This record gives sequence, C-alpha cells and structure tokens, in this order.
Amino acid sequence: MSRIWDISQPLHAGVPVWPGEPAFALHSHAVIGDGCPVNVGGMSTPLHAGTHGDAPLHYANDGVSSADSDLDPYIGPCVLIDVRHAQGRVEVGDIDWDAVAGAERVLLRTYETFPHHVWDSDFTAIAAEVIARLGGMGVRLIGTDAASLDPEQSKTLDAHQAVKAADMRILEGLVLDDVPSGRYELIALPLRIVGADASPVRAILRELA
Ligand SMILES: Nc1ccccc1C(=O)C[C@H](N)C(=O)O
Ligand SMILES: [Zn+2]
Ligand SMILES: [Zn+2]
Repeated sequence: MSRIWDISQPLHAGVPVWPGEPAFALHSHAVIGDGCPVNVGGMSTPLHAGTHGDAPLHYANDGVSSADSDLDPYIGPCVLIDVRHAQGRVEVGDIDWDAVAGAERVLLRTYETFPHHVWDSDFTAIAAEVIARLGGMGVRLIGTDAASLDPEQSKTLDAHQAVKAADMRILEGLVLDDVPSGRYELIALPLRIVGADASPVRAILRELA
C-alpha cells in the first residue's frame, strides 16, 4: 500500500475563515433515541473556508462553477515545492524551476507551521509573474497552504487573474506541514455544487509507486 498524506484542514466551528465571513457550523437535525434510529446532521460553510478549490466563477462572471469545472486538474501527478524562505510574496526567484519542469500540478509550501486556530492576515501570497510562468510551462493547477493566492487586501487579484488567463485551477488552505518536498499523486476533487464559486475538497497526496 502506498502512503497517503491527508493535506486537508479539519472542518469545525473554530476553523479560521476569511474576515467577515460566518463561521463553519455543523447542526444536528436528528439524534438516535426512542423512535429515531439515526443521527442526522447538516452543515453551513463559507465556500472559501478550510481546504478548498476556487472555481473560475470566483474571479470571473463568465467562469465555470464547481459543478461545471473539469476534474482533470485536481487529480494526477504533482510536485510539492518548499518556498518557506519567501518573504511576503512568492517571487520568481523563490522557486526551484528545475523541480517544476514537466509538472502539471504544483503545490507551494509557505508555512513553517500551519495556523489551524487563528486567521493569519499576513499569509504569503504568490506573484502573478510566478503564475504566468507556471502556466507557460503547462501547469494546470496551483495549490498553496496560504488562504489565498493574492494578499488579503488585494482588490485586483492579480494572481487569480493570471490563473484565469492560463485557465488553471486553484487549491487554497492546504496543510503541508508534514510532507517532504517532492513528487506525489494529488487527489482533491471539488464537490459538484451547482453555481458554487468554490468548494471544500478532501485533499490528499499519495506516494508514487
Ligand atoms: N474577499 C473575500 C471575501 C469573502 C470571502 C472570500 C474572499 C476572498 O477573496 C477569497 C480569496 N480571494 C480566495 O483566494 O479565494
Ligand atoms: Zn478561495
Ligand atoms: Zn482564491
């Protein structure tokens, strides 16, 4: 059996969410007891909470929703690159481009330790030039352990727009603390939510055979 790394955040009431967004909530609709044979729950969640995939609809009104996106980008070989040395924003010079060569999916690790319990407004964003260069090399998916590709205060979303220009897909909020840099199989499928601009994913890395 090949080893699996779960690179998803646990979803619970305390999971950090984008400033101003409501908390994740799990509700109970029924509990096992007299006359009721089952526990039944429901959930309410901002679509950009926890580990998620942005659908193109998030950054363009004519972009496809989570239900309509191709799944290919979200499943297949990937490379995990360590960019913990990046200051503020991942720039072209921060990346080991030789390691990227030939990869269709690239995950960037910016955190020494993932902030599971607090919202981090100072997460490390990614320069649009990095996205454009990845797109030019044939990369179809960019993933990050940060909450977004662009800085929290950005109104232009330059990195997201570069993703749009290259028709790539995005994973955000990955937990990469325990995974060595290198090549893996990625599986992180968005839910088929009609009209959604993003979706939770269960993201895993599997050791290559
Ligand atoms: N401005 C927001 C307000 C509420 C919820 C999310 C956002 C985001 O911008 C999410 C971020 N752009 C992301 O990278 O998906
Ligand atoms: Zn997002
Ligand atoms: Zn995003």
